[in-house]
Amino acid sequence: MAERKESWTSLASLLGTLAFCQTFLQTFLQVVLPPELRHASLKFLTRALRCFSSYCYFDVAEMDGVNTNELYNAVHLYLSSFASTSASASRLSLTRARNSSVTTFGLSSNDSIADVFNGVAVQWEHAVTQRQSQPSSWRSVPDEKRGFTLRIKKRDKDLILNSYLDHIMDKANDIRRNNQERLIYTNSRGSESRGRPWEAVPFKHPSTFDTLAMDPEKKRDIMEDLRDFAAGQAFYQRTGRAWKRGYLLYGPPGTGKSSMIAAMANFLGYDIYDLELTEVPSNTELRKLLMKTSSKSIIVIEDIDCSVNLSNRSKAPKAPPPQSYSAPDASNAASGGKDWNNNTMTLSGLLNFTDGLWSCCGSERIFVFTTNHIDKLDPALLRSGRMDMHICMSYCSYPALEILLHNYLGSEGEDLSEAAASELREAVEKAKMTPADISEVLIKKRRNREKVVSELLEVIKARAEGKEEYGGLREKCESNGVEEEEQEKRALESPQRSQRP
Ligand SMILES: Nc1ncnc2c1ncn2[C@@H]1O[C@H](COP(=O)(O)OP(=O)(O)OP(=O)(O)O)[C@@H](O)[C@H]1O
Ligand SMILES: [Mg+2]
Repeated sequence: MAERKESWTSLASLLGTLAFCQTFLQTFLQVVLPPELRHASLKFLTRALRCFSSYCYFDVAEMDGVNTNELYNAVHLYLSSFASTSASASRLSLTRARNSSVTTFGLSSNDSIADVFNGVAVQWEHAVTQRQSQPSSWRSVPDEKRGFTLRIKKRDKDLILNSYLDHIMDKANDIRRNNQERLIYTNSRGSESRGRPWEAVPFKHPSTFDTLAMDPEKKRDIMEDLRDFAAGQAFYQRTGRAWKRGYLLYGPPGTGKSSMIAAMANFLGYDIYDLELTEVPSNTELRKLLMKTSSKSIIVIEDIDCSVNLSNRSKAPKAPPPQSYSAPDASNAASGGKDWNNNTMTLSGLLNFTDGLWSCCGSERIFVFTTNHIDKLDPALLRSGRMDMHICMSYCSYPALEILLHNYLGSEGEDLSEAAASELREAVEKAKMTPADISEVLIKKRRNREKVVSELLEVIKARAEGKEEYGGLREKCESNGVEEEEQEKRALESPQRSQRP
C-alpha cells in the first residue's frame, strides 16, 4: 500500500516537473521535429501535460472573431502598468507611438510575468505566433496571432477568476481615463489590405470644456449628458437600449465644432475615430470599419453634408427579382431592406452604421456628425431619435467672449470696468463674429496688454456696424442660434421627407 502511494507521488512529481519544463520541451521539439509533425506533437504534448497539471490556463486572444477582444486590450494595458517594475518580467517590449511622449511597456513575445491578486499568485504569458496564410479569407487579418495566457492554480480558479478579470477591466479603464494621451484614428483606402483598417496617432488636442467658449448653460447640459451617458451602463441595460449616443453639431465655420469634439474626448477619456467617408467605397467597407472600432470611443464624421452624396437613399437600387433573391444581410434587415446595394456608400448604409443592428457590435460609443449647413442634410439624418442631441454652435455671445478673454488674457481679461463690459456686451451680440475670429484678434493683440481690450472692442464695433466685410454665413446664423433652429425645422418639414420610402 505504502509502495503504491509512493509510486503515485513520484508520478505526480514527475508530471509536475514535466509541466514545469513544458516551455523548454516545446522549444526543443520545435527545433528537433520536422515541420509537418511539429504542430500535432506540440498540441498533443500541451494537452497531455495540462491534464495532469495542477494549473488551469485561460487564453485571451487579440481577435474575438472579427472584433478586437476588449479583454486583450485591457490585459495589455493592465500588465503594462506594472511590467517595468516587476521582477518577474525578464524581457519587455518598449513602444512609443509617433509624436507621443509616453513609452509603453509590454511583454515580449512568449515572455511571462507574475501577478498577485487577493493573495493568489497568477502568471501571464504573452504568446505571439505567425498566422498561417489565409488566401481565401474574405477579410485581411494581421500577420501575427497574439494572445495572453493566464495560468492559475486549479484550486484558486473559482476563488478569483471572475473578480480578477473585473479588476483588470476596471484598472484598464482607470489607466485609460488617467492617461492624457488619447488616440485619434483615421481610415484611408487600402489600409484594410494591410490588416489595419484604422491608423492611429496620439491625440493631443488641448481643448477642454473649460476653454470652450459657448453659453455656460448649454455647456453644462452637454457635460451632464455626457456624464450620464458614461455612467449609464445599468440604465441602457435596463431600458433595452444600445449603449450609444449621437450628437449633431452644426453652425458656421470657426464656431468650435471640432473643438467641442476634442473637449468631449478629453472629458470622457475616449479615443476618436475620425471617419473619412470619401475613403469608404461601400456600405460593406463601412460596416467593417465600424466592427474594428473599440468601445469608449467617439466616431466622428465631419462635414457630413459635403463628404459624399448621401441624399441617394431614395435612388438606391430596387430589390432584385424573387428568383435571384438572397436573404438580406443584417445591415439590410436593420434598414428594413431598403438598401440592396452594398457596393456603394449610401445614406441607408450610413444610417445602419449609426442605428442598425451592427451599430451595437461594441458598446459605450458616441457618434458625432458635424455640418456647416444643416439645411442641406437629408431629413432622415435629422429625424428625432436618429441623433440624440442637436447642438447649435453659433456666433460669439458675451458669456462666450468672457471665456475667450479668460483663456487669452487670464485675470486681466476678467477685470473689465463696467463701462467696457457693457460696451463689449452690446457690440458682440450685434457683430456676429465667430469665436475663431475673436481668438485671432486676441492672439494678434495680446502683446499689447494695456490696449488689447480696447482694440478688441474697436474691431467688434467695426464688425457690428458692418464696416468690415467678412463671413459668408453670417446672415444665416443668428448669435443665439434661433435662426438655425428654424432652418432645422424647415429641413425636417421639407417635401423631400414625404417622398422617402
Ligand atoms: N467655441 C470655441 N471656443 C474656443 N475656441 C474656439 C471656439 N470656436 C472656435 N475656436 C477657435 O477657433 C479655431 C477653429 O475652431 P474649430 O475648428 O473648432 O471650428 P469648427 O466649427 O470646427 O470650424 P469648421 O466648420 O470650419 O470645421 C479653434 O482652434 C479655436 O482656437
Ligand atoms: Mg471643424
